Amino acid sequence: MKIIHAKDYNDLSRKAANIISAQVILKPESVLGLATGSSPLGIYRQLIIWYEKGDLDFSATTAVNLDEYCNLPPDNPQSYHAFMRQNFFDHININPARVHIPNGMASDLETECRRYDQLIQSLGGIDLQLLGIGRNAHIGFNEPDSCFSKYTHKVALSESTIAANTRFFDREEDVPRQAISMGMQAITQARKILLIASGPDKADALCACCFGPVTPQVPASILQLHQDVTIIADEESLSKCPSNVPVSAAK
Ligand SMILES: N[C@@H]1[C@@H](O)[C@H](O)[C@@H](COP(=O)(O)O)O[C@@H]1O
Repeated sequence: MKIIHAKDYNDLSRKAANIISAQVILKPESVLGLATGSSPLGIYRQLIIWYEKGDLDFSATTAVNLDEYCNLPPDNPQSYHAFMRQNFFDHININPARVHIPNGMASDLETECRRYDQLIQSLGGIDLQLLGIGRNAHIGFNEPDSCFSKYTHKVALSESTIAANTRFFDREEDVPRQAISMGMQAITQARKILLIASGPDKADALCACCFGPVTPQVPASILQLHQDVTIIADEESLSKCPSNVPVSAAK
């Protein structure tokens, strides 16, 4: 794991957007694994600026998103479909046929999960996977559990995730209780992984992710086993990590 310290959220967003830009410039037909949440918003804003300047071209790029709530239609503003359109896809020249997000409205969610894994396989896997991290160290919606979930699956969201995501909804009872999430196989088979963390709320999760045991109780800890993980984190989210660990020296 390589840990890059960012001064603040803007610095984090620029550094992370730089890695995604390099990926798209070097390999325009990249398969990007994308994430929702507030953490990647600055990255998407920066990528849009560079796209508008003519420095980036997404016309050959494919996007596969990590997750989606169940039972929220794609036109519901709180759905991850709407989030991605509003914050990124509507502002760049990605081909809508190359945008993939799990269908949380599918009548048969098991079939939808199998379809999503097959789709990722058929694309040749993910070149660069962008990840945020939940306060309980979830990635995508892979919640703490007794075992890692290998495949795309239906998830019962944990109380802490529901509480954390309440800020995006009018009322707590409006937060969906279930979601579809990409599993650990597709995530960890990504050729490169970029995880971003910002703010004091993520400090415990980030420390456990990088320095604790690899355990499904800390889903992000599985990234310790991957050979090409870059973490870009601000000072607040790094505040619980051992202070004598130099940049790029996590185990
Ligand atoms: N499913 C998403 C995750 O992909 C995201 O990483 C997490 C953290 O979100 P935020 O960046 O808003 O803290 O929230 C949600 O649960």
